[in-house]
Amino acid sequence: MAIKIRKEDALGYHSQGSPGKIEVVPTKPLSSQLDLALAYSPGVAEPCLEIAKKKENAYKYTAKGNLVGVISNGTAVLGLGDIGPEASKPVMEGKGVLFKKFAGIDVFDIEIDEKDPQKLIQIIKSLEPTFGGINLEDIKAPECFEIEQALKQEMHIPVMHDDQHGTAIISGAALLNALEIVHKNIEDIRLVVCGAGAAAVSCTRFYMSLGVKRENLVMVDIDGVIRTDRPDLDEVRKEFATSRADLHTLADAMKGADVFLGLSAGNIVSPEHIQSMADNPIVFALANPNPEIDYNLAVSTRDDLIMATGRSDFPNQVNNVLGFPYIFRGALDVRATAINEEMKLATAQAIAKLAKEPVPEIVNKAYGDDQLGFGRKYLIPKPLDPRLITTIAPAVARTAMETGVAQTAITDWETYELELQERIGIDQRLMSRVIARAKKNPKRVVFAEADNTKILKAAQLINDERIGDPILLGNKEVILKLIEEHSLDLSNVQIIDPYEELDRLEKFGNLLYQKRQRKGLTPFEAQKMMRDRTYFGAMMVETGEADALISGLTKDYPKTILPALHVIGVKQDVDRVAGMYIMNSDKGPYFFADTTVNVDPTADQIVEIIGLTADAVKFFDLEPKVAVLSYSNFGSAKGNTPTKTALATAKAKEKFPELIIEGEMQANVAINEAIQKENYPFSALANKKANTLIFPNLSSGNIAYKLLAEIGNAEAIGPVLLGMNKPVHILQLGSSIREIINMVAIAVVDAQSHDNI
Ligand SMILES: NC(=O)C1=CN([C@@H]2O[C@H](COP(=O)(O)OP(=O)(O)OC[C@H]3O[C@@H](n4cnc5c(N)ncnc54)[C@H](OP(=O)(O)O)[C@@H]3O)[C@@H](O)[C@H]2O)C=CC1
Ligand SMILES: CC(=O)C(=O)O
Ligand SMILES: [Mg+2]
Repeated sequence: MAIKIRKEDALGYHSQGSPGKIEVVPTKPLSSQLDLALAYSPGVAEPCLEIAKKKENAYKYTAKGNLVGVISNGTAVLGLGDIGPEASKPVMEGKGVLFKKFAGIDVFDIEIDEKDPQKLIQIIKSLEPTFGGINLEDIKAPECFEIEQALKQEMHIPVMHDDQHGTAIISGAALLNALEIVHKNIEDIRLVVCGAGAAAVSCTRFYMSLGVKRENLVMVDIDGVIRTDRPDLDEVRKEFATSRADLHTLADAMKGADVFLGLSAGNIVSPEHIQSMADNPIVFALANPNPEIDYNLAVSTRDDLIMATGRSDFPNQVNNVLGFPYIFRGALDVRATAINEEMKLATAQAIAKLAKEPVPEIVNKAYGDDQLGFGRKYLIPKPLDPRLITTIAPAVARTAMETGVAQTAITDWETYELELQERIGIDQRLMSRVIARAKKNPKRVVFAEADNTKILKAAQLINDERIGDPILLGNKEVILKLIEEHSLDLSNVQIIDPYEELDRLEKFGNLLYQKRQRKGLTPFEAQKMMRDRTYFGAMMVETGEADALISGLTKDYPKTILPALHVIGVKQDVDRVAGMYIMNSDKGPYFFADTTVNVDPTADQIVEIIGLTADAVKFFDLEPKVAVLSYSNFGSAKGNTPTKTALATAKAKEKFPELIIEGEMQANVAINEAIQKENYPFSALANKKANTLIFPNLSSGNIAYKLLAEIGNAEAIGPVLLGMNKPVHILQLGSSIREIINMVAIAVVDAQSHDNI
């Protein structure tokens, strides 16, 4: 979806609140005299002395190992040219934000007022004590080659000029995939490179390493085609000069070319140039912010064109953002001394391969496009794809190890992948996996409160995205009016008004009477209750007319759960239901139970809650690591709650020997394996942080999840009702559309699991 960026929006974005885009955030507490004494004088002297003894200790006691310097002198800022170091700062801060958001790497952006390459080399070299890596940015050619070369030789931390190598890697991956789509061989293609600067030269060298033939390429600079007979060529340009004396202008070069790579300046390519290219031409117009030819103009010239730009607002963004955060992530994680050719190639191959895998729901949503998939408009993954970190960083780290530039080794790749996911928070991954599973086999979901705008909007999305088949319960007139008012299209969706369904009312009322006649229910009351849409919806699920029920948006939890219990009831070997919340925090997902149903469960009831919750965690493809919570650690305090939770833990361990269960313990101990390793090494969770927290009573569960959601920056998904005989899921009063959709996806997957029962 193309978006239009206005000047005032861009300026407002940068000036509002704190000017700029970044700030420094402490990672240690600093609220007491003790903290101050540890962080600063006298405590700080201790790490200083340790580092003085051995420099490598800087990685242990300072932020160096995760800190990259983004360094520029502002001489080639995007395609804006030599606008100076101050003017380059927004770009460098931007790179810092991308490093942090996409790969959890901290950045100091450093803009240096110096053009002399030798002086720059000395300045940057002297920064080695501060940084774990150096990302050179927007330094113009040819000086950038000399600077990078010298720093690579003289520094012992990875140095990469992003405009050269980041661009080469990403555009190389896009080229490989584009050629595959048009069935052309890289050895045969005719390539025109526009620009002879940092990015153009490095990309061309990389393409040659991928197979492009020297004799098949023509490079063009500001003075036209770089020919061997031109007297003005420096050493770098001579490397690419063509001996074809008939080629002078860009127009000459473009005739019959298969691929155009632009890394020069905006709007210098015309539609005629593109028309003169070979069949199925590939145009990478990568100058920023204005490409060599406008995206829309280019695609209007011919239908067989594959077009890419460096911008975020058009399909096929070929931009080094897809590389540098993850390349440095992998390099830092094995403390690589360099980023070598093999690591670059491994990155390009990993990106090219990832593009052929199905696009996750979260990416479709982020770009408002559910058609994303490998092809002419999707050559490489999108920058907001959360799989990039787990694809590229391991490829880089592994190759660094294989090629002897790693100073530390990763041995447990699965754990490494989890750590990478944690760095960016895996919240969306969890739900996008559930949504993807729902879409594989959508189920009929009946909404008891369809006379509500939020429900209708959620139903629209669920229907459009094929997550499920909504059935809407409520007054038809009211529902149709709301649909019209909000310009929704639910014409293919079934609307049922229970009041009009006399036969069904009678049938459902009789069924309810049969179920509850010995609980004091009369036939008259049963018929009357069926007019309540939660009863009616639950009965549709019970009789197989629907696969799952969603209700509770406008009613208290107990008022919604009761009809479901009366009609559907609990699973055969279960005495009671329980409620679970998925708390998506920036440290990953945690599962909390019971947060909604059982006020003060006994030890045996807690055992049952543990069993139900563990099953639910497995349902999300995760291994449950259960901590039974209290205010004491393994008997450290006395009282009813520690006694009850210790007993529940012992019984649960016996009943579910296959599960990792530990307790009783305090919440911080449960999720901090270091505390456990040090103080309670016998704990089953000593090497495994808990992800499933079982609370001693409803008050503590409810308070914990609400506080975390309000002030802990965690998203609460749920409550997921556990233990029902058929899929019934109850929304929180006033849930958002996103929460409703999440709950429906869970309900659909829950219903899928009932297919096999
Ligand atoms: N999409 C992406 O990921 C990236 C895009 N870029 C973009 O690539 C461009 C170049 O960046 P970079 O290599 O760092 O900068 P440099 O200053 O090192 O190189 C710029 C090059 O463009 C050439 N050039 C300028 N105008 C023309 C013209 N009218 N015709 C032909 N060549 C021209 C210059 O030629 P001469 O040498 O003769 O002056 C020079 O070789 C920028 O627009 C930048 O935004 C860069 C990196 C990544
Ligand atoms: C993307 C980038 O680094 C540039 O345009 O310079
Ligand atoms: Mg750049």
